[in-house]
Amino acid sequence: MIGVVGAGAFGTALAVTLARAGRQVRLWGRDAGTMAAARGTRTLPRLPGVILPAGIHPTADPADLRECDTLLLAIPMQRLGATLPTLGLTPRHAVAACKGVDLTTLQGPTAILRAALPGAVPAILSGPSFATDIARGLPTALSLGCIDEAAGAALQTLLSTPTLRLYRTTDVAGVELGGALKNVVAIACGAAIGAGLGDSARAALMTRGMAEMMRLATAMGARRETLMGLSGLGDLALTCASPQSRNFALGHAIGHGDAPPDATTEGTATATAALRLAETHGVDMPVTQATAALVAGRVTVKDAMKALLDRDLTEE
Ligand SMILES: NC(=O)C1=CN([C@@H]2O[C@H](COP(=O)(O)OP(=O)(O)OC[C@H]3O[C@@H](n4cnc5c(N)ncnc54)[C@H](O)[C@@H]3O)[C@@H](O)[C@H]2O)C=CC1
Ligand SMILES: O=C(CO)COP(=O)(O)O
Repeated sequence: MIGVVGAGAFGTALAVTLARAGRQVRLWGRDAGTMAAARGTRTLPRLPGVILPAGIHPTADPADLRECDTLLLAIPMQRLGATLPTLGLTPRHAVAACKGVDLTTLQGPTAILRAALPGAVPAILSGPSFATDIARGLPTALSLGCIDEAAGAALQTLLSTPTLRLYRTTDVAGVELGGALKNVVAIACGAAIGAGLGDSARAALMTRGMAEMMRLATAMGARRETLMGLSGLGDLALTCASPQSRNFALGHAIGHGDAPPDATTEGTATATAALRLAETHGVDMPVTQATAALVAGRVTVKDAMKALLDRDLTEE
């Protein structure tokens, strides 16, 4: 049995594709009323129009997840560390499905899992996938990072479905950092488009953003080829190009002078966390620096772009 922690858009989408493939899923959300209603209506508010298959048991009682060998964690990154200990669960495998760097500890999701669930093998699931696409059964491919090769292979089989294809790797740092850092670049690209700076500016930000993602990730032990894969280039391409991305939409709102959308935008906190990591590892991250200043309201898009353009000319 698989337990999914977090009944937001992504947790619900993962539960839906797994249940359609015949897995039994317990889906935990923190709001008792919402989860009780979901048992009747077979729908959840974050994924309107998607019917929960019979194999999903929606619950707000963490005890219902005690018999789940494998847990998927799909709650916002900055809540992960505080939420896990309150659930009292001891799974064999714990798979993070969130993207980001914890602002307090500067750790990625699997380090948070290792500390909170010491008996579980930690893993990370990340890559280009909008929750609505997964829930609609559209073709999707993700990376599964797990240091333990046997556990990684077992999880790859357990969590792949006819429409969700997982590729496995032992490069956990690469998968984590690819998924975390692309959100920051997506905000920058959204801001450029929102401010009317054009598609060429977006392409430049994506490319130079990718260069600094690589610099930080490899300084932290990740492999370049992982960053060139699904959880890196793949997710960067998706979120920097699609208005469906909440991080892109946040940037777009800032660039256009609109009110920021009320949505989970992991790139906001991760921009600041990534800058701190960059300092520790002696890595230059100008796009991330500009984005952190932009979301904090310290600079305008025009000033941020001017600061990027005014930097000393250098080799690619
Ligand atoms: N929505 C998407 O298309 C994708 C999302 N993700 C990742 O999945 C993670 C979750 O995002 P979404 O599901 O999209 O967000 P969401 O905003 O749809 O849902 C977040 C859920 O977490 C719950 N939550 C918030 N704080 C909590 C806490 N302290 N304890 C328990 N539950 C809490 C909320 O009630 C909500 O149900 C993020 O890290 C995101 O980057 C990854 C790939 C795709
Ligand atoms: O991570 C995602 C797609 O892979 C979802 O992106 P947003 O969180 O920006 O919506």
